[in-house]
Parts: sequence; C-alpha cells; structure tokens
Amino acid sequence: MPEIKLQHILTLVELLSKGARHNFVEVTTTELGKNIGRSQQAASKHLLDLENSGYIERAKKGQKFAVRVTDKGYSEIQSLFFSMRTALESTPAVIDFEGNVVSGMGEGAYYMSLEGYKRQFKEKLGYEPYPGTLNVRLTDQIFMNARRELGKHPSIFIDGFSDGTRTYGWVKCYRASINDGAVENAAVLVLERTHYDDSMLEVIASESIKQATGIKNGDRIKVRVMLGGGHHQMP
Ligand SMILES: Cc1cc2nc3c(=O)[nH]c(=O)nc-3n(C[C@H](O)[C@H](O)[C@H](O)COP(=O)(O)O)c2cc1C
Ligand SMILES: Nc1ccn([C@@H]2O[C@H](COP(=O)(O)OP(=O)(O)O)[C@@H](O)[C@H]2O)c(=O)n1
Repeated sequence: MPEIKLQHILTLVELLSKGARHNFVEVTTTELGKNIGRSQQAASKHLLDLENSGYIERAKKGQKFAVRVTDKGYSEIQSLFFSMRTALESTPAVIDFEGNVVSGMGEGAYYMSLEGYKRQFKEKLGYEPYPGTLNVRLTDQIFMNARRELGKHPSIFIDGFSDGTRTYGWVKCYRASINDGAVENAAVLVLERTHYDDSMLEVIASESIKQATGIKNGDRIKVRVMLGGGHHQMP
C-alpha cells in the first residue's frame, strides 16, 4: 500500500467538494492537479495510489472515467477532520512567561496616574489599575522571543494623547493572570515608548501584585497572557 501523503488528503478533499461522496464524478487529472497545486502527472499518480489503497473507486462513464470516494476514504477524512478540530479547539490561547520581579525607577506609577491613561484603562479594562507597573525580568530567550511577538496579537488598545505640553504614547494591553490565578485581573503592557527592551515584561493589575501575593523584588513569578479576550482592538 502506498504511503499516504498530504497531497493524497488534498486530493480526497477536492473530490469530496466536487460531490464524489455519493456520485461518480468525472475528473480530469489536469484540473485536479491545478486545484491541488501539482502537475497533471502527480495528480494522476495520486488517483492511482488512492485507488490502490481503497480510498476511491473508478468507473467507466461513457468514454470517460469517473471516481467516487469509498466509505473507507470518507471515514479516513472524517476521523482526520475530527481530530484536527479537537486539536485546534483545545489549543489554549495563552502565552506563558516566567521571570524575576525587579525594581525600576518609579516611572510606572507616574504614567499610570496620568488622567489620560487612567480614564482609558478603567473604561477598556473594566477596572482602575493599581498605580504602578510590576517589572518582570524575563530569564529565558524563549520568553524574550514571545515578548517580542506579543505586540502582533490583537490587544486592548489605549490611545496616546497630548496634555498640551507633551505627548504620550499608545499602550497595548493583554489580559493576564499571575502565579496560577493568585492575581486574575492583570494585564501585560506593550508600550509605544519605553526604555526597556524585550527582556522586560511590564505588568499592571487591579491591585498591588506584591501585596496580594507577598512577592518581593528578586522573586520568581509566572505570568500567563490570555489572547483573544480583547475589545477595543487594533484594526
Ligand atoms: C501606561 C504607560 C505609558 C507610558 N508612556 C510613555 C511615554 O509616553 N513616553 C515614555 O518615554 N515612556 C512611557 N512609558 C514608559 C516608561 O517610561 C518606562 O519605560 C516604564 O514604564 C518603566 O517604569 P519603571 O521606571 O517604573 O520601571 C509609559 C509607561 C506606562 C506604564
Ligand atoms: N500591579 C502592581 C503594580 C506595581 N507594583 C509594585 O508597586 C511599586 C510601584 O510601581 P512603579 O512602577 O512605580 O515602580 P518600579 O516598577 O519603577 O519599581 C513597585 O514596587 C512595583 O513592583 C505591584 O506590586 N503591583
């Protein structure tokens, strides 16, 4: 029996979409090849392989040949579909980070207290954040790479603004939880302007994370970002 490859599966899917579950449908290998992105010869070979494996059957229809997907071929595709669906649906839309809590220069509290940010945080996150940012120094390259990618995901978007004297940058918020749910109402910030690089995670929450968890500077912390929960998202 020939080894079944992705191309065979695509061929079966193409045949099913042409109605070949219950009917013998005429297919030309030229058209089939085109639809699955392979040559006519390759498509011809796929049909032969599928027939040899018992996934399709061929019949003469007038002068031409027509094919139908067998019960075996259909249930093969069906079970593949079910396991793919389960796999995709159970993929948790979370990104996990770990690092050490470190102190900064106290700027977080200043920015978090600005009315232009406070108002938007309350409206878009649904709570007024504790004035400050908890700084987490990421300890692993994999976390830094994930941190770099984070800003690409849809976010809860806080607009930048001007107070007449100076302008303030936008902020992307990603809902997060701390240490397996010890703090639920948290968010990781991706800032338009910051003096930190990808090795730092800035976290806000409805409460003081240090007070709620007893964590101190230097302690290890786990931050789980939950994707897909954003309203007010970027286009
Ligand atoms: C909500 C928020 C908005 C910020 N906006 C700006 C900004 O407009 N310009 C800027 O230079 N830094 C901005 N920052 C970043 C801070 O300068 C800094 O990178 C970071 O918050 C460090 O805080 P820390 O000193 O408390 O560790 C912002 C920070 C926060 C939390
Ligand atoms: N949700 C938060 C935000 C800040 N913090 C802490 O609150 C203090 C004030 O925040 P900050 O951003 O002004 O301070 P630094 O991060 O600059 O040290 C720091 O010790 C933070 O680690 C917290 O425990 N929970």
